[in-house]
Amino acid sequence: MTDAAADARRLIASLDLTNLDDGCTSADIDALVARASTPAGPVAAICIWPRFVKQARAILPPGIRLATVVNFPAGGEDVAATLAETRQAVADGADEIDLVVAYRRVAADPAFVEGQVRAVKSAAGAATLKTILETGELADPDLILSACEAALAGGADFLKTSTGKTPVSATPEAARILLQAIAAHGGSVGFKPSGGIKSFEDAKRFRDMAAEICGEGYPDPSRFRLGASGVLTDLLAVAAGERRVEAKAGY
Ligand SMILES: O=C[C@H](O)COP(=O)(O)O
Repeated sequence: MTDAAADARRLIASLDLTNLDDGCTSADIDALVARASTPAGPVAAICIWPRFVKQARAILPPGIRLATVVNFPAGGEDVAATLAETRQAVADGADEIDLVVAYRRVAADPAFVEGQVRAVKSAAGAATLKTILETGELADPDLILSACEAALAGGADFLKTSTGKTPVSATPEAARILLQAIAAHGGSVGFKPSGGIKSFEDAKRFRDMAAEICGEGYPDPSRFRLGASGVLTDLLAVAAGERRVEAKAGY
């Protein structure tokens, strides 16, 4: 197996295979679950709308985690509603909660975001809590750092860049800020770049950056996830040796 094929397999093992399309149907969920067990091994998780959690729980093979989203994609400030959504998702069988934080409050009131994250973490119980910071909307590096610090102080298990619903999603610049904040916090919180990741090269760049900043052993599926709806086809082609990898990926 080539180095690129081995890397593609590792990236598949870290993939949160996502369908958060507005028009997602029950049949789409059946198809997503079927795709999650790939010829190159299982993905880490599927990530879906809360209304499909029960359906997916009944058919998802053991070993693939079930992630859903709350307060998504608006990142509003109604904490009580988000807590209710979180409790329902966990009761329906979610293993992981991807929360859009109230990112518009970060500039004026980061303590609000910290409190929101702490409350959702408590409601999530044993489920993993990923916090979506919507870095493309925050844009300013100082604001992104402030959002990271609020989420970390609130007990987030992962920092995640984006919903995939805004004009700017995961960028290398934002990823670096999240990873540096994670490293400064002890390096055990996870990292999930998400939104607009379409190719093996895009995905590998984020994994390489995670290893560079948080250490070679950091990016395993317990701490590194890729959130993407459209990258699996390319990862499978590279894993099978059917697609030549661009030189910029470092081979
Ligand atoms: O949480 C993950 C994102 O919604 C996926 O975004 P994407 O559809 O651009 O891959």
